[in-house]
Amino acid sequence: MGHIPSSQTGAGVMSVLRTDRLCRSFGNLVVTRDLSLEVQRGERHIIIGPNGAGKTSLANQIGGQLRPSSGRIFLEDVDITGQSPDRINRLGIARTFQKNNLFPNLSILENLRLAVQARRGHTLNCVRPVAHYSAVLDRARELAAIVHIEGEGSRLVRHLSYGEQRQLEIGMALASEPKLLLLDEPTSGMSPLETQRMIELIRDLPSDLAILMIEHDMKVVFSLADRVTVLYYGEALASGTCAEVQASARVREVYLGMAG
Ligand SMILES: Nc1ncnc2c1ncn2[C@@H]1O[C@H](COP(=O)(O)OP(=O)(O)OP(=O)(O)O)[C@@H](O)[C@H]1O
Repeated sequence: MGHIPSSQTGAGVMSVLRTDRLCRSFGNLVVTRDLSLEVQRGERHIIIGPNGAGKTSLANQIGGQLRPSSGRIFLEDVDITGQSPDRINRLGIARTFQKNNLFPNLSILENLRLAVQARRGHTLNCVRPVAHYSAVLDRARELAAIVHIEGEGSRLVRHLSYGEQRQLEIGMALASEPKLLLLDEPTSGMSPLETQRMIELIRDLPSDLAILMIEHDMKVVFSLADRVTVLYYGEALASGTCAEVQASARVREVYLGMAG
């Protein structure tokens, strides 16, 4: 691929996620072609590409929903290739989907509390259950603040706007204390105001969290990306900062239609 060097990927920087020559086909259709990419600690890495480029297939391989045909995927130094979604989540990758995973008849805080408890349940300290419960609730409140819905904890999820529900979904994903957050089009279907709120939320997420995100909206990409990888027919056409990718002649030719 046209790999554009960046200061983000200097020697000695430990990548949180790394794919090594990843390939996936459906019959004769190659949807991931020899794809090697990295996401560093704290990096906001955004995948763009036209419809059918293979973005969701890539996310599905990283999240464990789709098994690669060949190649490897590493989370830090652990080979997670072909592991189940549940195991990959426990190892440190949290994912939000475009479908809703919330409990509509429970409040914001109850949803977050359940998500935190699901993570911590197996380490429940039977001697001090009250302290445990209050620590869970504290973390649920912190998560509500992280996704910008603090102060509204008692609202039922079914009364939240679409944008607020998607904010809460990110809080639910963060409850698993991930090393990498995988976001599939977090602003799809949102109004301009909701999109702006989501940009601010993602920008304010903990600075050491690695984020790999699929996005179509170039305003979102330019607002957030430390690194952009352009997928085209399953192949990484270019990878670099927004400015570097915009300046790539190949990207302008085949994706942005801006040649000349
Ligand atoms: N389970 C499947 N079986 C066969 N073909 C599939 C399957 N899943 C995806 N494809 C095909 O693989 C190609 C890549 O699809 P994918 O959804 O990964 O692309 P995408 O970049 O996410 O597209 P979009 O932006 O439209 O969501 C498409 O041609 C799609 O039709």
